[in-house]
Amino acid sequence: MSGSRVLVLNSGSSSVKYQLLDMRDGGRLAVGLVERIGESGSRLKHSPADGESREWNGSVPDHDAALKAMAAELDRDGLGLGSPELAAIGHRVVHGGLRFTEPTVVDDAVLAEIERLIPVAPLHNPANLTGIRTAQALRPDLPQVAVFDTAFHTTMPESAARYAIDVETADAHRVRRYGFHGTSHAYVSRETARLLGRAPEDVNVIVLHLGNGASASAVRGGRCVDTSMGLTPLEGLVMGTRSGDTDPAVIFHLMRVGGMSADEIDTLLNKRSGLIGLCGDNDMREIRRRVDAGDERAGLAFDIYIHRLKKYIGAYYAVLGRVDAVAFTAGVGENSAPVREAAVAGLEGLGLAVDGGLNAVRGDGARLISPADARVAVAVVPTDEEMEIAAQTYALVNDSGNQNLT
Ligand SMILES: Nc1ncnc2c1ncn2[C@@H]1O[C@H](COP(=O)(O)OP(=O)(O)O)[C@@H](O)[C@H]1O
Ligand SMILES: CC(=O)OP(=O)(O)O
Ligand SMILES: [Mg+2]
Repeated sequence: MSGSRVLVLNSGSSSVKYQLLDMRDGGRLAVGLVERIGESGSRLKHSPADGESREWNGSVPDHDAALKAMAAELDRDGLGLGSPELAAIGHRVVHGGLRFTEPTVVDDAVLAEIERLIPVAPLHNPANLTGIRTAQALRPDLPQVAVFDTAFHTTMPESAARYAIDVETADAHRVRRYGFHGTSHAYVSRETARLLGRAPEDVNVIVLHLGNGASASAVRGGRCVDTSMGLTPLEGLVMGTRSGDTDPAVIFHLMRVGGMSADEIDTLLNKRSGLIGLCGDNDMREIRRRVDAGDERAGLAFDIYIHRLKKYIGAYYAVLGRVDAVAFTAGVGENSAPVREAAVAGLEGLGLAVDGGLNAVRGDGARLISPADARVAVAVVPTDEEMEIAAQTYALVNDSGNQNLT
């Protein structure tokens, strides 16, 4: 294999994040984001390493158009997809079911399996598929590698992965807990061990990935033993637009008494619930601004978000038995000091505390925010799903390249 660059695509329900990396030194040649795809006022932000960032607002009707806009921006910097330097394209794929436990070179059978899983990742897998197909059309000669959110969680024991429902029915329909954001949980738990100066095998970590989608995981010695998302990315924590845990009977009640259809309830729980359903905003910056201004609805939404988070910290403490660190990551976890402070408040009995001064410091890298004498480390550990996907993609194409030579 000649090239040393990897393009990573993280296609979400209404956004595409991308990075072009040089794997010789891990340097980022360009990073970008297309937001509000299919909505009014789509926006692209593109930042080449050697030049000024560019931004434009316009219409990006779908993911195919978003990827073509990205390709045009890379072309302008002489970093286009036609480059012989490009070794592979790595794709975040959210649902890989039970079949994909490792990064996988995409072929027709892999595409068909990702498509089959659309009903259990309706917001994500269609966008991931479009990303792969568009990239294939632009560079049919290049390996496309799928890196699955579910892969890290396949080590969960059956006691955590199974729902307590009739076994035959569950198995017939592959109903079980898969977990998501696995690339982030894997990366952050490893980086947390590094921050503590210990080997990942020796460290137990609770990872709190708090972005627009949010999930918690319990990681024992580098292996996931429980996580808060389940069959789909709807279970668990309160999220930007998703409810997280509810009594499943809420659904029957809304059908029978509320006259709502399955599709309407799906949209309600995935897109009109969570923080946005509770207070009309899903951005934690805006919610905190409203809380500080005395807005009661925003205050209640914040309290519900924190209450759920605290319950999962307690639950995973019990699952792990011994906890070395709690790591906050993703957009909210990395940036919101009030969320971190509130989530840990009152947990001194568990050895958990946040130092107000350290928590308030804004910084780029991984850092401890617990007092020096704390029994359990509390840390902010920035996630880097793109770098992790690039590393796994590059390792896979190098391995298969070497195998072809032998
Ligand atoms: N400075 C900040 N303070 C508080 N919250 C922030 C800040 N910056 C971003 N966020 C939160 O992070 C969220 C996005 O997180 P991110 O991990 O990028 O999510 P996703 O990958 O799901 O799109 C925003 O919706 C917002 O709530
Ligand atoms: C799986 C998931 O919820 O992903 P995201 O947070 O990117 O929406
Ligand atoms: Mg994310």
